[in-house]
Parts: sequence; C-alpha cells; structure tokens
Amino acid sequence: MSTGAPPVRLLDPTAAAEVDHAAGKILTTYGTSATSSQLLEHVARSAADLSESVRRHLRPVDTDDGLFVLRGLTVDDIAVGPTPGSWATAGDGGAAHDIAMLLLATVMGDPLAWEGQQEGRFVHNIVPAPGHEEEQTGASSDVLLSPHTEDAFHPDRAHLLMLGCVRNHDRVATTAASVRHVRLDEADIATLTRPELPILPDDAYTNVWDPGDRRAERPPDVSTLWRSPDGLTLRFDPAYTPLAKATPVYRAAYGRLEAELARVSVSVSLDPGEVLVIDNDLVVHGRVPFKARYDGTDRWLKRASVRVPGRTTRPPAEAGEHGYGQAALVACASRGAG
Ligand SMILES: O=C(O)CCC(=O)C(=O)O
Ligand SMILES: [Fe+2]
Repeated sequence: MSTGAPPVRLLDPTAAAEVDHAAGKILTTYGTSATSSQLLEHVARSAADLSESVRRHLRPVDTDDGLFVLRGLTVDDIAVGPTPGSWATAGDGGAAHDIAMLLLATVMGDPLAWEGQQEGRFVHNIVPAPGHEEEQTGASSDVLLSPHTEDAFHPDRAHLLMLGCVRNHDRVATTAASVRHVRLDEADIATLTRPELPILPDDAYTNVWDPGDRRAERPPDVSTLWRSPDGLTLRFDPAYTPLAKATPVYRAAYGRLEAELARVSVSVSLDPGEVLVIDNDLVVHGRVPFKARYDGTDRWLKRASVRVPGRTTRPPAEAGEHGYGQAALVACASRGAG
C-alpha cells in the first residue's frame, strides 16, 4: 500500500472561526443538531453567507486523487465529552461539529440522509460498537473495513462523502484508492462496464426489503466501471457483491481491479478537526483494523453525504433502479432553501 500524502486545503484561523461561529449560532437557536426542515433551511441561509475564502476551500475535488483533507477546524477534546458507545447513544454529542459538517456539505451541494440509517440523521456518528467488531460497517474495529463505494447499492448514493474527525488518539487510518490511478487494460474496463452483478444493501440499514420480499427478487445488475464525460468512475463493494455468480472472465477482471485498487491505496490518519472529503465516484474508502477501547476515548468520526446537482458521472441506466425500497432524504440546500 502506498502512503502518498493527500492534498491538504488549509482554512486560515479567520475562515475556521467563521464556520465555528455560524455553527454555534445555529446550535444555540435549536439546542440540537437533530435535523428538522427549519434547521436545514437555517443551515442553507448561513452557508450562503460564508465568505469566498471558505467557499474556495470547498471547490470540487480537483486532482486524480479524488479527495482532499480540509484542515484548520479545531476540536476541544475535553468539551466534546466522551466518545459515545454506539451511534444509537450518541444523541447530541459533538452537535456543534454536526452543524459545521452540514454547513460545509451545503457549500458543496445538497446534504443527503437515509430513512433507514442512524434514524435519518444527516450527520452520522462513526464509532466502534461492542458486538459489531467484525462487521463490514463503520461500527466495526477488529477487521479491515474493505474498500468500498459508500452506499454502493443505491442509485441515489452520495457524490461526495465527508469524514470529520472528532477524536483519533491511536491515529487509525482511513484508506482511499482512486480509480483514476489504476492501470487496467481496455478489455478489463469493457468487461467491468457491462452490468453483470448486483450490489446488495449493507448491514448498516434497518428497513430495506428483506431477501424474502418479492420486490427484492430481481436485484438490478450494475456497472462496476463507467467512462463518464469526466473520466473513469466506479461503483464497487465486494463485500456485498455476489461474485460467485459471475462468469470467470468477469471475476478475473474484478480481481485485477481489486488488486490495482490495493496497489494505489493511500492511508489517511485524520487528526481532530480535519475533514476528509472523498469523491464517491472516483475513490473507494475503507479503514484499517484497530483495537476498540470502549472507555470513552475511542476513535470518533462524523460522516456526512452530499449530492452534487447536475453531475453526469454515472450510467443513465441507474436511474431505473429500485434502491431496495430505501429512501434518500435530500436537503435541497444548494438551490437556496428558505
Ligand atoms: O472509519 C473510517 O475511517 C471509514 C468508515 C466508513 O467506511 C464510513 O464511515 O463510511
Ligand atoms: Fe464507508
């Protein structure tokens, strides 16, 4: 695995204070980061008022790395309180950071949430949880979280994924691999562009159709790779892809893509206050294994998802997919709600 340094965008103290101040005002008004339409409208208005300097730092991902680290925000390790024992008990822990994430998300596009994930909240808490150590979800720890496209099963998945660090004493790394750095021959790209396998919903969802549901009988086959007008993009989640059903040719090409992604993968150990912004069409992300502490000092990330209106990075056929009954909730902030 390569450890090439990711592009860093540094907010100066004035720009960082501006984001903190706007988030603090919203938190004082609502007393919670739980999202209501009023709070989202307030976030949209405040985001529209952020300075040119903040906006410049949040311009689209502009290198083939497909990501950047926003640095300059800070976290008070004492004031933020102990790391919650699971997302379900996180409540308003680190609520000011939730709102800061929403403000940043809103500058970049429309924040996105899911009815069936973390009770529809727009900012998720990613913390290790007892009993989930070996899952392929954000709550695991003991196992490698293998590289994946976020919410790969769904046609309305995020264009951008944001991971904001609240605490990471053990400097546990997120991994990221860009499809724009892989070397594959044209035949493999053509094979992996052909829809041959579905991607099934991951274990973090509570209310998708169960496998017995008649509507789930025909999971749509999807393209793993796609040549968009912008360049090559991918949709990849081997842990939830029934590879055993593929032809040997497809399996071999998929294996070569997986090996290339491992070759170009970089490790990003986030420090408190840093926000990793990942282009979910270019980059698959994961996390190295670690030992959870379960003592209130565990690693704690905030996660937000963003849709960018007008993007043309995906196969048109995706628009007809059912998404397994999972509804995306989109705050249409970038179009100036309120
Ligand atoms: O824990 C991490 O660094 C990434 C976890 C992850 O895949 C996610 O939150 O979507
Ligand atoms: Fe993820």
